Amino acid sequence: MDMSAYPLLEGIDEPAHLRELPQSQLPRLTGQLRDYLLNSVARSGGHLAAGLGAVELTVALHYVLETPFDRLVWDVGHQCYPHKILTGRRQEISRVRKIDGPAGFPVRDESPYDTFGVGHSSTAISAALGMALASRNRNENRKTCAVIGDGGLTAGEAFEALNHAGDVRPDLLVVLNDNEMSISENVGALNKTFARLLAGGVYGNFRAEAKQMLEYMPGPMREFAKLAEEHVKGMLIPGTFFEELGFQYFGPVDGHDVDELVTVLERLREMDGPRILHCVTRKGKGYARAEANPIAYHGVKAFDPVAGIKAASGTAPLTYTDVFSQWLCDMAEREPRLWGITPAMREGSGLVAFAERFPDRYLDTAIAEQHAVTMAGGLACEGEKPVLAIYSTFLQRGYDQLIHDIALQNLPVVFALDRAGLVGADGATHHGMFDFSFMRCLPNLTVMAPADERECRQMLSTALAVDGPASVRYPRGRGPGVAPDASLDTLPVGRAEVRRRGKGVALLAFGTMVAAAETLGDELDATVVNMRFVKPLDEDCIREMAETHNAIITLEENMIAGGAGSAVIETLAVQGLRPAILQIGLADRFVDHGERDEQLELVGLDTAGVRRRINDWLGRTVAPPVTSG
Ligand SMILES: Cc1ncc(C[n+]2csc(CCOP(=O)(O)OP(=O)(O)O)c2C)c(N)n1
Ligand SMILES: CC(=O)[C@@H](O)[C@H](O)COP(=O)(O)O
Ligand SMILES: [Mg+2]
Repeated sequence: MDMSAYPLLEGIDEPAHLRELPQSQLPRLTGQLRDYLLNSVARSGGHLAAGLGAVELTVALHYVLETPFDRLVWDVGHQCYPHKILTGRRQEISRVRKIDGPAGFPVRDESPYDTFGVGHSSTAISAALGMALASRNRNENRKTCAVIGDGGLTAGEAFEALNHAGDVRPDLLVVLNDNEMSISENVGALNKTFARLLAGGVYGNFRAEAKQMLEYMPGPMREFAKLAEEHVKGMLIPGTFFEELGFQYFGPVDGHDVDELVTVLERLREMDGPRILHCVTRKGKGYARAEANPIAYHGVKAFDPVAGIKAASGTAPLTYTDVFSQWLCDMAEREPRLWGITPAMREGSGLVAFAERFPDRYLDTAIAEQHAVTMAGGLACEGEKPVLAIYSTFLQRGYDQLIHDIALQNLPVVFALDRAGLVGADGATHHGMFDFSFMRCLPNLTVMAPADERECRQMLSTALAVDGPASVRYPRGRGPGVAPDASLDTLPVGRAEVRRRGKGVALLAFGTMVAAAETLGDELDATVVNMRFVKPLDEDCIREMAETHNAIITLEENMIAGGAGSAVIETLAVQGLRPAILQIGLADRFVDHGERDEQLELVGLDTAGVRRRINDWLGRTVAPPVTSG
């Protein structure tokens, strides 16, 4: 990018350079940083609105803290682009989330300024607490600061960390970046309380009371409170909630006034113990289109900043999320006990239409996957039909709930697992690489993976009909383009579909890998089976394949370890069969960001890669069993 428009920013290759600037220059710098961020993300795509809203905070924090000696920990990390720009990655940010560019989230290996790897929300206070305790133990005298959004604060882990920090009382500053937004509007009682306070009514009363309360505060705290009040133009209110948790509460302050932020942070830096600074910001700040529609600008593809992002055309091919979305509404028409549940992912999970049409049966739990799973269990106990729409990666957070609350009690909850397999730009934190493995080992579960869109709809209907917990996992984006019909028919449970009869080799493919198996089946004259069910497996089909073929090859977009291929091997072992078998899937390593196609190629799960692997293995005709990642 031409840097002539960004003279101040150009001089900052690390935060030490920022700290050399006089404070009076900071408003100019934030203007340049915001503009640079907007133009860069407009070219690259990525998370935008959260970063725009965190520009002043980022500048003020790096200005006041001695980073990286002082620890700055971001929650979720989607707001970290300004931080990356100020910490030596200004040029690289134009390739953010590309295969050869920096990650879209903080990554420890990428920079010493990225103190904690993240992508899933609500971890920052816990991680920062650990760092602050380590520092205290070693008398290092460093400052530790966690920055968490109002969305991130809705998760149990954040509350757990506050509760613990208020007890062990380390030198820990928590900055609450409150923009009243999660990806969609933030929800929850605490959020409503904040919103009420900030809207004026109740807050006005608190202000008067707060002034009286100042008189009763202990000396040093009163002095600080008065100073803070001066600098934030009289906006001090008692944060009873946080104070009950053992935190000193300061704010709310204007999170876009960099001068005020620096002044308040400088004083907070001098203090000790757990303390929280409540900053009010606007998601998308400084770019009118994003301010007006922060949901659309949360994460964007490359776009023209003058024209804004284009609305998706009504004729675009269906994604799997669209298929789920339509099925949910159609099924809700027929089934009055059906509920649609999302842990804060209404847009991404395809629940917008359902929320509009069936508001009384729509539940957004906020970022509370554990609670969402257990609450779905409660609904199921009462004969309701809960459908939990959740990204595969985020269900990981509700795993004990899945086992203890759902599987153990055999409760009929439908898990619509979106973003299964490799997800592309979000990278290692967000891939849905593990769900076959972690779901198939649970008694009572039915585990399905569609080969195409039509089958996805059929499987969702099947999942609702099963008398127990059932999951359907589908990938980000589009499938092969097999349009679903309007029916709500089900599939026979535990039955695979033989798509092609061939000789010698049988390709047993799960979900997204069926397409590659069909192509290769034609080339090799192999039998191709769309397995459909990871659990219960079609044992008869597997036996027949083993008895009538020289070799079996399983294909899945999941870890080989404990995945669907492993399930096939276990079944064969029980049947006393030991055919030559090759497992194709994800090897024992994490996969970085990039395009989904690039990632599939990298891990050898694109058609060419699978072809190479199979030919190589068949050429060597090694003794069974063989695992190949
Ligand atoms: C455990 C988990 N669940 C869901 C998400 C998806 N997610 C990413 S950002 C976000 C909203 C975060 O809101 P907030 O912390 O207030 O940050 P803001 O975008 O408003 O700055 C959500 C739900 C996630 N990253 N991690
Ligand atoms: C930061 C985060 O967790 C989400 O914003 C995520 O990036 C959304 O992913 P999708 O774009 O696949 O909905
Ligand atoms: Mg927010």
